[in-house]
Amino acid sequence: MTPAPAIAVRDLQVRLRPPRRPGAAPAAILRGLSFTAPAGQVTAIVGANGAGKTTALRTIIGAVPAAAGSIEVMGRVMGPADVPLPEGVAVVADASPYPDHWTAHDVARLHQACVPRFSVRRLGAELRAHEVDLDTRIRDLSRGQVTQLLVAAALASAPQLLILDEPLARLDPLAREELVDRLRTQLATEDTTIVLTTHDLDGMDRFVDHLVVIAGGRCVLEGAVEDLRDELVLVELPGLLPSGLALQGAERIGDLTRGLLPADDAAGLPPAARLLRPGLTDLVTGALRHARGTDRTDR
Ligand SMILES: Nc1ncnc2c1ncn2[C@@H]1O[C@H](COP(=O)(O)OP(=O)(O)OP(=O)(O)O)[C@@H](O)[C@H]1O
Repeated sequence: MTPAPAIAVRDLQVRLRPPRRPGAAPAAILRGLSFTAPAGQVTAIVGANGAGKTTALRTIIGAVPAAAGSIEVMGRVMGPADVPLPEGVAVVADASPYPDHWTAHDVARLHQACVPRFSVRRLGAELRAHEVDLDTRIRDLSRGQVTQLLVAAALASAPQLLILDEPLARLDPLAREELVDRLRTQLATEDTTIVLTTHDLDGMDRFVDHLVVIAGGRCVLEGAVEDLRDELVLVELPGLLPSGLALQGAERIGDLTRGLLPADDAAGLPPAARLLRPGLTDLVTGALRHARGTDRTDR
C-alpha cells in the first residue's frame, strides 16, 4: 500500500518575471506540476537544468507564490496566503539563508529560539564529524562546508520531513557518500521523510524509493522506483529499430539501439533484443530524452 503523502502537489502553476527585466512579461516556469512524496520514504526530484526543480521546492515551502494549483505539506494546505510550514519540516536550501558574518554558533542560537526539538549538541557533533569549524564565519567556509552546516542544522532539528535542494552538488565524493549514509540512517532511525533534488544518481538506486522526473515545468515520470523498474524494460537491439517499434528515450550507442519499453509490450520484440532491468539513471535519462522528443532511433 502506498503511504500517505508527506507532500502532495496538484496542477501547480508558477509564473515568474525574468530577473533584471522589470518590464518583461512573467514566464511560465511550472506548468501544471503534480506529484506526491510518500511519508517515510526518500523521494528524488530530478530533471534537466532549468526544468523547475528548485522553483518547485521554493513554491512548496512558500518562498515563491503559485499562480494556480494546490500544495499540501504533512496534511496542511499551503498558500496562497502566508501559511507557515508545519512544525517538523526542515529545509536545506541550495544557498545559505544566513547572514554571511554568522558562525555556526549564531545558527544554533537562531534554531534554538525557533525549533523546539533543536539539539545544539547534535549540531556540534555533526559539524565536528565533518571538520567544519564552529567559530568560522559562513563567508570564510568553503561551499561544501556551508552545505555541511545547513545539513547539520536541519538534522539537529530532528525533522519529520527534510527537504533538500541539491545537497550533493557541492560535496566531494567522500562527503557525498557520507551524506547519503547519514540520510539513510536518519530515515531508518527517525522515520524522516526525505525529499531532495539532485542531478547525481550514482549509487542512489538503493536509497531512492520514489522518483519524480520534471521536464519543462511538468512531471514526466513518477512512481515507486521498484514499480517503475518492473513496469518498464530496458531494451538493447543491434542495429536500427524495426519499423513499428518505438522505444521511449531511445538512443544509439555504437551499433546498439537502447531505450525503454512497457514490460507488457516486450512480447513483440525481435529475438535479437536483450531485455534488462532499468536502473534509476536509465529511467531518468529515458524519460528526459522522451520528454525532449530527442529519441534517437534512426542514426
Ligand atoms: N526568481 C526567478 N525569477 C525568474 N525566473 C526564475 C527565477 N528563478 C528561476 N527562474 C527560472 O525558472 C526556470 C527554472 O529554474 P529552476 O532553478 O527552478 O530550475 P532547476 O530545475 O532547479 O535547475 P538546475 O538543475 O539548473 O538547478 C529557469 O529558466 C530559471 O531561469
